[in-house]
Amino acid sequence: MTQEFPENDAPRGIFITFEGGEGAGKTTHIRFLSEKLRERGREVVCLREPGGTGVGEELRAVVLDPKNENLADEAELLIYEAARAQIVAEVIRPALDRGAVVLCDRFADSTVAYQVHGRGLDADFVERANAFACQGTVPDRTILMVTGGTAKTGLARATHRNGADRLEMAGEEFHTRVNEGFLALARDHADRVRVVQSASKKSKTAARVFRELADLFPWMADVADDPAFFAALDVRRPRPQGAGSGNRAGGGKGRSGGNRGGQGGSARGKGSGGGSSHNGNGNRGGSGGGDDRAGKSAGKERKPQTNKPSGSPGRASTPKGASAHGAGNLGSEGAPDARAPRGKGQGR
Ligand SMILES: Nc1ncnc2c1ncn2[C@@H]1O[C@H](COP(=O)(O)OP(=O)(O)OP(=O)(O)O)[C@@H](O)[C@H]1O
Ligand SMILES: Cc1cn([C@H]2C[C@H](O)[C@@H](COP(=O)(O)O)O2)c(=O)[nH]c1=O
Repeated sequence: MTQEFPENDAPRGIFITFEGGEGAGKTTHIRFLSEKLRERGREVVCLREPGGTGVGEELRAVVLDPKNENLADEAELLIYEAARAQIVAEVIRPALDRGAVVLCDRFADSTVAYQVHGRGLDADFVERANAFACQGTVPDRTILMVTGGTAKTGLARATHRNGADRLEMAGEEFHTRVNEGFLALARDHADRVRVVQSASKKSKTAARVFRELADLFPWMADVADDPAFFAALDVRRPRPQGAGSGNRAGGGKGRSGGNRGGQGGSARGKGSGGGSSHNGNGNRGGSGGGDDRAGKSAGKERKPQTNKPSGSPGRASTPKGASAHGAGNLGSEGAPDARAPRGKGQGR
């Protein structure tokens, strides 16, 4: 006999993942979405994968570091799965249990696209490994961002500021297979995975994202047709002086960790390095902060750090490896990097 619960009896979080090839626009739109959800009172946890926990950010630094060019494909897979098992147990499930919206920059679909379609690993084995790491945690919705051009388009977007990490250096053919793998996933899981073009203005892309989430958050249907709601996304922010590109030497996208929660974290860079504000677990809670470019990898400095739990998916601000603990969550309110918490709100 099935036990029934009154509708509002148990907290019910919402788990949304953003997927796509390099430079597809995931971080940008996680940040914006997290800000708008927080403005409506939701707890938002922004995370990135690999990362989002202290262990995960350290693993990120290893797997993205161009120095580890001899890493076996099998070892690469297990690193991603280890980071995933940790973030699911340490951050995602607890956040969903308390009713938060969890926005994660990449999740298990990336492993299918990169390690199965890109590297050629066995699809059934990867599926089982994903299931083991996720322990039944499946996204309610996945936004697959696509640039529409060749793989070069996204790679250029992803690397023009901070150079390339180990995965970005894998070659155009590899990334073409990855992009095709994502599209195959969208065809196979059409209910969950929604394709959003990110080739045009960010404001238009964001409106498309909101439309694809409107069944989960009914208020988004109302704002999706209002260009003014998204206009801030098209305002160019000046680049900080001295920002340049370069190879990510020590590790690329990944360093840091921590959840980017909180307001304001700045992190940048995909790399390691811990981000700025960490919540206890490394989540960056808080609102606001962070720009989206924290470095992704060690070396690279870019995206705001995030533990990717709060506002934006996080790339920690800390340098890739460094993170203090846990980071990886892109904070909570506001900041792109941190993805953080949110509370209750309308709609879900
Ligand atoms: N419509 C768009 N939506 C999002 N980003 C865009 C768009 N058009 C151009 N961009 C630019 O693309 C670049 C990559 O965006 P972003 O860092 O959000 O992508 P990403 O998918 O998180 O990248 P990565 O694979 O490196 O994590 C940024 O410089 C962003 O300003
Ligand atoms: C989760 C996951 C990620 N990857 C790759 C995809 C990217 O090249 C990097 C992550 O860095 P980004 O800042 O999100 O671009 O790792 C992968 O190959 N497999 C995975 O499971």
